Amino acid sequence: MSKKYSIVIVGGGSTWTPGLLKALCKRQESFPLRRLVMYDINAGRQAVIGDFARLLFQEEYPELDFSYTTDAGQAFNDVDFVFCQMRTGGYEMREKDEKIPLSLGVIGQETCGPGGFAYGMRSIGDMIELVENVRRSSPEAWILNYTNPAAIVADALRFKFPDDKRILNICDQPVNLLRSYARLLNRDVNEFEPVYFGLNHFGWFTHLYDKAGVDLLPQLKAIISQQGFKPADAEQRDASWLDTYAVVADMLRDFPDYLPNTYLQYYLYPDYKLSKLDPHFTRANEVMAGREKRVFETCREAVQAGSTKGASVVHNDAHGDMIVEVAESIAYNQQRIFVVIVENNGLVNNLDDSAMVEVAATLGINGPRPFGVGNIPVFYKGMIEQQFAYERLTIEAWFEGSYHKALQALTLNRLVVDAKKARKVLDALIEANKDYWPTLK
Ligand SMILES: NC(=O)c1ccc[n+]([C@@H]2O[C@H](COP(=O)([O-])OP(=O)(O)OC[C@H]3O[C@@H](n4cnc5c(N)ncnc54)[C@H](O)[C@@H]3O)[C@@H](O)[C@H]2O)c1
Ligand SMILES: O=P(O)(O)OC[C@H]1O[C@H](O[C@H]2[C@H](O)[C@@H](O)[C@@H](O)O[C@@H]2CO)[C@H](O)[C@@H](O)[C@@H]1O
Ligand SMILES: [Mn+2]
Repeated sequence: MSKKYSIVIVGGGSTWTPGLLKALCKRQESFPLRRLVMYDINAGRQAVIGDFARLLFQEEYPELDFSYTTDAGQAFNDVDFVFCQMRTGGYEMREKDEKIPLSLGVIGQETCGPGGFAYGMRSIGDMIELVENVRRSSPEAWILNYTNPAAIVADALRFKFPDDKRILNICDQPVNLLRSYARLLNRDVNEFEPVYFGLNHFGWFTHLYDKAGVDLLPQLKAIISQQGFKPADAEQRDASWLDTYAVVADMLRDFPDYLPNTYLQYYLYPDYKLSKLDPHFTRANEVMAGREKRVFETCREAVQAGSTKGASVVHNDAHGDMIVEVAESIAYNQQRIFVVIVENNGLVNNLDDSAMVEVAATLGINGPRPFGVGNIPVFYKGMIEQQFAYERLTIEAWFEGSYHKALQALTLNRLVVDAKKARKVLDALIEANKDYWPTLK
């Protein structure tokens, strides 16, 4: 009988947790669990999802030892995998990350803009504490981290835990793009062997091989140029995400070499994106009124009704599926290909060795074996180096408590650029984040 695994979901009260729970139920044959613990610092929020989980497992996974807790000491004993998706400061702070810069004429953007800077400065401390808590009781556990801004979190964890080879940072956007390509090409996503390089939310697909070794990228670029681009799950997306995907066709027209990550739209067309944003109703408001409300209402209703049957909590399960597939590939040494965030060390030959780059890798029991891409052309190198410098200065600002480095970081962010604007944005963000950030001197 094959081994059964023990996992902890950190951020048990996350809007993404029900989709992940469903993915775990769906894959109980291929990735059997003996124990699942949900851990969160917000008891009330987690209880809603936790009670839903209890009912779901009674119905679909009766032998599973399930519990939820706010006690870190209890959560991390005897764990094989930690799935981590926390949001320090919650949506209340995401709203500020987006609105404060916008009130000063700058796009906030919760991961790659100055909003991501603010969010990163909040996430680093909690993520370090989490790793220390896990390592105290489960030194061998795999920590699979999705917490954003993943680029900044990954760099901070590399710096703090240089010898810990069982922390893996990963984003679901590449797999969402691959699923969307599969739909356009009428292929199965599992047929693809992608080549990708960049930083998190800042990268490009350079090739998309099928199992016969044929590169499908030229055909895909032609289709997108002619027909435009939609996410695989377009029917479930908010209008802002549809617009985001549509901009891929513009990026392809201007920069036809490779297929870009959707997040590059913010860096390449900031004027256009700014014109589409409402300073009084940002993505945080859209999510609070949409996904968050829907997920929590559905969980409460299911518990009241005494059954989860028919509770379509999340429509898109790409995120949950990916998390479980990653764990499975590690657990069973499957060596499947995923796009992951790893230390460069020559993978992108003409970039800093210590940068946390995003590339394709096979994943097995000893972790990722990434594929190098050689030298990248000047345009992409220039874009990446500026973003890398911004991200590196952000973590240095956090570890050193340095206002000077924080100002340098924001000045280098392509959404800010002007140093006087950077200072205004920084000062306003410091004020809003005084309960979360280290003091910057
Ligand atoms: N990497 C990716 O591609 C990807 C994709 C989707 C979501 N995410 C990330 O997943 C996280 C969750 O997103 P969400 O929109 O569901 O947010 P959410 O606010 O709904 O959920 C986050 C949960 O984390 C909890 N939390 C906060 N600080 C914590 C801590 N120190 N320890 C334990 N729990 C803590 C909160 O109480 C909350 O219940 C975010 O960081 C988001 O950016 C990443
Ligand atoms: O604005 P949000 O909270 O809806 O999304 C922010 C996240 O966006 C990306 O995730 C996509 C994900 O790729 C897709 O599977 C689907 O589930 O939608 C998500 C967005 O709704 C991004 O990769 C994440 O890092 C962001 O957290
Ligand atoms: Mn992501």
